[in-house]
Amino acid sequence: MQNSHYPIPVTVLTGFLGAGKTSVLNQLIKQNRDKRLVVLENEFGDISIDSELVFKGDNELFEISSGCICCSMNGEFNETLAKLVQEFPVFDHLVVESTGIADPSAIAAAFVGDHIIQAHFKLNAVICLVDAQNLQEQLTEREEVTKQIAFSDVVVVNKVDLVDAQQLTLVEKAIKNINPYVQLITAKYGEQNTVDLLNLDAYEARKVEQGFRFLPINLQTSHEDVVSHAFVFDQPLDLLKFRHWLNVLLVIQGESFYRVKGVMNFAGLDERHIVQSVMKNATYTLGSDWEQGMVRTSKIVFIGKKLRRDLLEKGLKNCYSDFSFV
Ligand SMILES: Nc1nc2c(ncn2[C@@H]2O[C@H](COP(=O)(O)OP(=O)(O)OP(=O)(O)O)[C@@H](O)[C@H]2O)c(=O)[nH]1
Repeated sequence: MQNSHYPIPVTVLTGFLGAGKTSVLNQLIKQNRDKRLVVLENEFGDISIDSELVFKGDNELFEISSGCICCSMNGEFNETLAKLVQEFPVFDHLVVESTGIADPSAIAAAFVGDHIIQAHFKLNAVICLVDAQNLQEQLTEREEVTKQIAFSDVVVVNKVDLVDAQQLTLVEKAIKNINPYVQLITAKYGEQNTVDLLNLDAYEARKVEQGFRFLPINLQTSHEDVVSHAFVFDQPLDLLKFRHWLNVLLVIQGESFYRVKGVMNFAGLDERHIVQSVMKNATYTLGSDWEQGMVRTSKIVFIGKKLRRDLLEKGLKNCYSDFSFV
């Protein structure tokens, strides 16, 4: 491969139909003219599953269309990515704009589950666009909107020109009830100057650690059936027991778990371990070292449908280590 920049960072843009994904994308292109961006767009309703590469020559933007990504996850999306690195080996960032009804975790899973893809691409963040005016209604009618919010790292509340301050507060509250750990920003026609959306590094251990620093102890939230449960505890966990427990949980009940994220203290290990789930896979990365003499605290959050706190708590307690290391 000619590109020395591998793995290429990937940003997934999700959000319900008409929320403003294209508007944000246009802003991203404008703000990043110095970068060679590849945009993979997938539109619901395309008949062709065969991906098609379209070169838009003006600002080194490539556009690819394929069928609905989450409807065609069985190989076609991976083939599109393979074709992409073959035909355009040198570029800086991949943006995947998913159809409004796609499940973003299915897209993210392609980047964390496949070793060949991981050698070329690295998930940077999942960004969800919401329509400030219509969110409340969509939340009651469309389960995928809740899932998109639950899975995202950043939610951009778009169309703020169409709501007043009181409505905006309600929208923000509804989002936080689904995903209390998500970063919220507001935008008009996809325009915002709060964060650099292509450099969120949401899957980096450092960023997860930062985000968890102020995690409220034993927080629970709920929105209809979707709940989040946070646990904070000092007892060290046994790495093998925990991996086994979480794997079984995700394999058996993967559909109910929208997101798991934790900064963990495993017995006998000097580093924090970051655990994240994407669909049925759990990934583990090394975080920073525990500071000498400081209490080592694990923090973990589960977001999903009808998750029972008592069972999660019991499962975690069963993973406590039998040994104490000094
Ligand atoms: N009033 C207002 N209209 C907006 C704003 N952002 C986008 N729109 C309009 O909303 C419509 C949908 O915006 P898009 O950016 O195309 O949304 P999308 O999520 O890409 O839509 P799909 O591709 O259909 O899923 C367009 O007509 C936009 O002009 C906004 O902040 N305020």
